[in-house]
Amino acid sequence: MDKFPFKLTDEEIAKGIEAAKAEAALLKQDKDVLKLLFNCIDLTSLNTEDSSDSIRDFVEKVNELPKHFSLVPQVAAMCVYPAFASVLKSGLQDKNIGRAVVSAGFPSSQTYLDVKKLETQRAIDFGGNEIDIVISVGEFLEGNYEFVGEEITAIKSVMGDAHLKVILESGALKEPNEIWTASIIAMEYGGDFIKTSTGKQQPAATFEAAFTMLSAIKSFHTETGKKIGFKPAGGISTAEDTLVYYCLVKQICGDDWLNNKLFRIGASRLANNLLSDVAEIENGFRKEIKYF
Ligand SMILES: O=C[C@H](O)COP(=O)(O)O
Repeated sequence: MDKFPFKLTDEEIAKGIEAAKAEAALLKQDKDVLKLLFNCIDLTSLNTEDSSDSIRDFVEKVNELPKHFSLVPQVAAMCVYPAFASVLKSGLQDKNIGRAVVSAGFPSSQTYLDVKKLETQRAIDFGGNEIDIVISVGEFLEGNYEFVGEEITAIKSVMGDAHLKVILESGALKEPNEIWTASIIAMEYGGDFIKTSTGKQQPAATFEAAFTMLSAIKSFHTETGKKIGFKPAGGISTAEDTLVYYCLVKQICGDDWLNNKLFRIGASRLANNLLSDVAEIENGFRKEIKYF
């Protein structure tokens, strides 16, 4: 971790966010960018009420999307609870769509390491190929960094080729230097992506957390040559906000990150709004689309 000293100032973060907001305002009518954002969505359903039937219906909507909305690309992935990994596997027709499963005691992460590993292993056996886990936030706040990192590595060890997204629950970390340190630990110990939030705790994703995490990703890339992905998630529902995240990614990490291999947006409510926005630009009038 010593290789990655925290150097950001509040002023630098605020300035970067202002610049991203100004650039984002100019992109509101850019349908190609809005389509790219749609293609970066991890379309999420993480509700207590979810069932095999409701997730099957959700999957069917994704399967039928190209028929109804030929002008938008597909989403990047669907993201569900472990009980529904097999529904994604059997239901999704387009095998390029990621099958993301939250695991390892999501969203609190407060369970035994062997349970975390077993849950993750099962999620993959049943069809998941992307796994979203939360760090042990309490241990992190106590300064037990090795414990936090070794858990990540242990969970990754049962994942084979599946991609690991590590959630920092940035709203619980408060200070930028804590978000920075958690980002570095997540990347050093094996995360392929770092993700802001579970969506189950407030505050969820913020531009401030994104700025810090992206700066850590940039620094990690400069030092190691490894490209780690970024996933803001939790409370993101408008094109306006999503464009600011897009502009932050572009400003800090550069154009190489502007695709769904390195940029995902975890959201349960964004897709309908982006569909409505793209249709409005195409048709010249506004009609709210409630497809999902
Ligand atoms: O991982 C994704 C988040 O849980 C989604 O949060 P959201 O329901 O606020 O969009």
